[in-house]
Amino acid sequence: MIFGKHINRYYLKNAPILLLGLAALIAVDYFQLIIPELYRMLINGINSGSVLVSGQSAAFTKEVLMQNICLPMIGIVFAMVVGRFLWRICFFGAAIRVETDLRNRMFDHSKNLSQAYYQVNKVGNLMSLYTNDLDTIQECFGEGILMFCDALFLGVLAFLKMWQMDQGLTLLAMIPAAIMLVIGNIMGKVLTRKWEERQQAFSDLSDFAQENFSGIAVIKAFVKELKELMAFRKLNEQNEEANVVYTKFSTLLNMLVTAFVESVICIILGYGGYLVYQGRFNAGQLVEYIGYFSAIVWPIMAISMLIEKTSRGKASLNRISELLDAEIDVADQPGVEELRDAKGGVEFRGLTFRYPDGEYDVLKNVSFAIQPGESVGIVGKTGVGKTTLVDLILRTYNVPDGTLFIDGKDVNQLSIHSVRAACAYVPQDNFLFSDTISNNIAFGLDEADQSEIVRAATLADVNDNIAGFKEGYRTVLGERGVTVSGGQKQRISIARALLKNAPILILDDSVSAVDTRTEKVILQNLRQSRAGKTTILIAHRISTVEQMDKIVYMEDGEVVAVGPHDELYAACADYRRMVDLQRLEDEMGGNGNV
Ligand SMILES: Nc1ncnc2c1ncn2[C@@H]1O[C@H](COP(=O)(O)OP(=O)(O)OP(=O)(O)O)[C@@H](O)[C@H]1O
Repeated sequence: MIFGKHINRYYLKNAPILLLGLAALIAVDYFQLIIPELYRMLINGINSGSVLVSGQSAAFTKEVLMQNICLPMIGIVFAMVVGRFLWRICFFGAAIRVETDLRNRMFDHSKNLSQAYYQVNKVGNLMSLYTNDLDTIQECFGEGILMFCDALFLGVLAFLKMWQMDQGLTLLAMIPAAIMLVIGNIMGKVLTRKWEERQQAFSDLSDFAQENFSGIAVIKAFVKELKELMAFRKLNEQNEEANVVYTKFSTLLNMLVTAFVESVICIILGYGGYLVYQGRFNAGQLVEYIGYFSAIVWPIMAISMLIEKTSRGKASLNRISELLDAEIDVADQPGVEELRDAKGGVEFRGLTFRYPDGEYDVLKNVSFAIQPGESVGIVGKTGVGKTTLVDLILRTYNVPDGTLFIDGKDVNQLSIHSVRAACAYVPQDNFLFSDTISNNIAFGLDEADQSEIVRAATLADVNDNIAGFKEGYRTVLGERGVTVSGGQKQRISIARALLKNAPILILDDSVSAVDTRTEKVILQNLRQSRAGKTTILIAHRISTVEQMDKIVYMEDGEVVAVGPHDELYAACADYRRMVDLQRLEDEMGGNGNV
């Protein structure tokens, strides 16, 4: 049985069904302990020819055998079958519901966590929480309740029966149990640690496998299959080692329990036989006593299994709690208002930004404004902070108060949801879902007409490509959209953002994978379809953005100059140098990327 902040509520929530299961379990335990009495009656009846029926001595006849032993036995067996079925349904059914609910809570929390969390916690590790660790919790919840309650009721009832029959023999038999409990407690702690190590080893293995499958193209291109295989084997061996160590400890615990059971049997046979020899017990009573002890064996085993399961459950719950307790660091401040009817104005006022785990300021004292409806290009060398700048508009990270304004309102005073809803985004890493092209394009809307989807695809100049696919817009893309080319992927992502038709459109290096003609078509379509709406386009090539209303030129985290292309070319020497360099490279046939 496991307890903890994130699991306690389920005991209360499932209380009625758990209580029903508990009643069935107690009934089964009660019936089970009648069986040794029937053994006694049978043996004593055979030995002496008479039996005690309701406290009265009676001759051991066929009728007595049938009515007082066989029929009750059939009734007991039937009641036990029904009872066992009932408690299984109740306990294990509740455990499955706990697992489902916990999984929902985990997913709900996961999607609210910031990107910073996902940079530290890898996908493989997270997936093992959703599979291995949740399985363990489910097992520990259902079987844990069963083992705990069964050990308690059957153990206590059987112990009382044994105690009533002979206190000396029972005390003697219970000495190994006391030793066992102490050892079990110590081993439980060791097992928790070993299970944590085992789960971590499995997570590392999952991480590695997941990353390898995602990066299979790079591995093959660099002919690194063997190196990766060796690294995988090493992790697999570490996983095996952690499993073996855990199994050794859990086997040791089982062996100790078995040793205890065997030693008690020796005591009962030895001392019980001596009692029969002395005439304090008859043969039937000794068999009855052994019957009670047989009944107590399972609770004793259950205690050892409970220790093991609880140890595993605790370790898995610790790992899951780390996820559920992870702070949602990018969250609405109290009393934020909704951004309604966004116009698309964006203003940075002296914004300095450093990543949560960063060691230096990525953006330094950035100040400039984008008027509603303006088209703005952001250019600068690689790594100067262009993506960071647009990520902040989307509130991917927290910004200091009074440094970023949308439609004149401090972004920290607006709900994150409403700010993001006012933006459409084409990220540098064009992620597509394993779904149809139609659904990928329509992702940003709850409902979209096929004609709107086709229009967005046409504006992104990808309609002809899609029409060329056998299944057209119903073509299902593979994981991460691998069945389409890089340029097609980029344009499907642009179509997805265009269909949203948001007041602010952000494109991060989104036409880098298309040829010059396609780039021109897309930019022309953007100008027409986005007229009157704010569009921010990050680019490496000046030719991509030179037609825009305004260009923001960045260097080393700072905004060096802002203005239309001609103005910047005339006024900013660094910008002019960059433009001239790109033109020269174009003339010489280079790609001109800075
Ligand atoms: N999550 C992060 N944590 C810490 N540092 C980061 C993070 N993301 C980016 N950086 C750093 O911030 C700086 C700016 O990165 P950014 O991606 O904004 O540059 P960029 O101008 O968009 O580059 P590119 O043109 O190559 O896309 C880089 O030095 C980068 O290493």
